[in-house]
Amino acid sequence: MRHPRDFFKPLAVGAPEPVREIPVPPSRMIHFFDPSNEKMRAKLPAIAAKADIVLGNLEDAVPVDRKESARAGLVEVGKTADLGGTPLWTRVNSLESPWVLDDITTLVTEIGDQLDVIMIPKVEGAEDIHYVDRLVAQLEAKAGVTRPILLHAILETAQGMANVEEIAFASPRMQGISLGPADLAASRRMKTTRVGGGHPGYVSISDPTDAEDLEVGRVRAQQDPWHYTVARMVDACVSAGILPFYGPFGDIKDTVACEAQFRAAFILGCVGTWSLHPVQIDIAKKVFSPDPAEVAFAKKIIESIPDGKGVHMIDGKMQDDASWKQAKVLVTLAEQLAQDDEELKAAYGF
Ligand SMILES: CC(=O)SCCNC(=O)CCNC(=O)[C@H](O)C(C)(C)COP(=O)(O)OP(=O)(O)OC[C@H]1O[C@@H](n2cnc3c(N)ncnc32)[C@H](O)[C@@H]1OP(=O)(O)O
Ligand SMILES: CC(=O)C(=O)O
Ligand SMILES: [Mg+2]
Repeated sequence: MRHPRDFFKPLAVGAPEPVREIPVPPSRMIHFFDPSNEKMRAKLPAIAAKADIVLGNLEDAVPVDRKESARAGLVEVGKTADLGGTPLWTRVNSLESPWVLDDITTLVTEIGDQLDVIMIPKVEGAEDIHYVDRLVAQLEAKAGVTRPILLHAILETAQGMANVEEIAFASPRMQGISLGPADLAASRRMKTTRVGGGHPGYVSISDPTDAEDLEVGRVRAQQDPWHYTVARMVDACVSAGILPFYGPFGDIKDTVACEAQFRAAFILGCVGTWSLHPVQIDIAKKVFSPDPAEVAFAKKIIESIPDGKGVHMIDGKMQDDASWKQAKVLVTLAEQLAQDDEELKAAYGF
């Protein structure tokens, strides 16, 4: 483990100083695109105008025979596309793959100043982050990159899950962690073919209303199989001062279930999610921007308790120092999002 006094020292001579605070711009969705797809590249400026973050994906979902053209396509995006200030991220291939060394080397040296975050798939422990941390520092120094590129881990193996806290704390470059429900399900031997979301078999059941007939009057309710994972990931991230994200929702047509899964993650503390298709950008924007009615009540709490102390009754509900802090979380997020969004500003009454 690095000495606390050395934690913020660059890992290579000439590399930029690590950041002390993780920046928190609007991060409601990380929009995935395939940089080997010319049509998607052409549409990217229009997508970037709607999305909080755009990410050129080089890993799973990009066929093996297009790995190199995806990498080249992302370099072209970094050099030429006008993204209007929307952060550009990438997901590189996994650390054991034959492509990742060229992914990181090419991207940092060719478009290092345009790239905000590198997402690392299948991270299993702090050692994976340490490897990328040093490599990126060496490449930043070589290329003269002026601000440090941050790292984001995907939590998608049982081993990674067991080590989530040490991953979150592994480096000052760590920006956040996303849930990877597809690979994680496979790694855990969960019995589902879905990419994120619930499963009709994962239910809880009410008691029977007739002792003789066990079928009578029983209500089944689907549970969220990601609850434990997301909650633990949120705690690991918040304790390390980094940002937790839900991940993909693969049933693109089921916009209703997508919204429900995103909302569960938002309520548990995630700052954002992934969008795999343009339709999911709007869902994420709606879900990860707090509800105006809740913001109005939170504002009422803050206005009614200027010093944030003591016990108060507001609209029949007890409020105290702790619930004042809850209100502050919602109002601070609403204020931040309203800064660049006139519609939200009006909805929140700022
Ligand atoms: C488990 C994981 O690792 S998840 C992360 C990896 N997966 C991904 O990154 C998938 C990204 N998404 C995609 O590849 C696509 O959205 C798919 C394959 C899921 C669906 O694609 P399609 O069947 O073409 O969707 P659809 O027909 O609705 O597309 C409508 C339009 O939106 C475009 N579009 C679809 N997805 C995207 C996207 N992610 N970004 C930008 N444009 C997109 C299509 O090119 C199409 O454009 P057109 O009207 O000009 O022809
Ligand atoms: C997100 C991802 O890579 C997965 O679910 O496997
Ligand atoms: Mg995966």
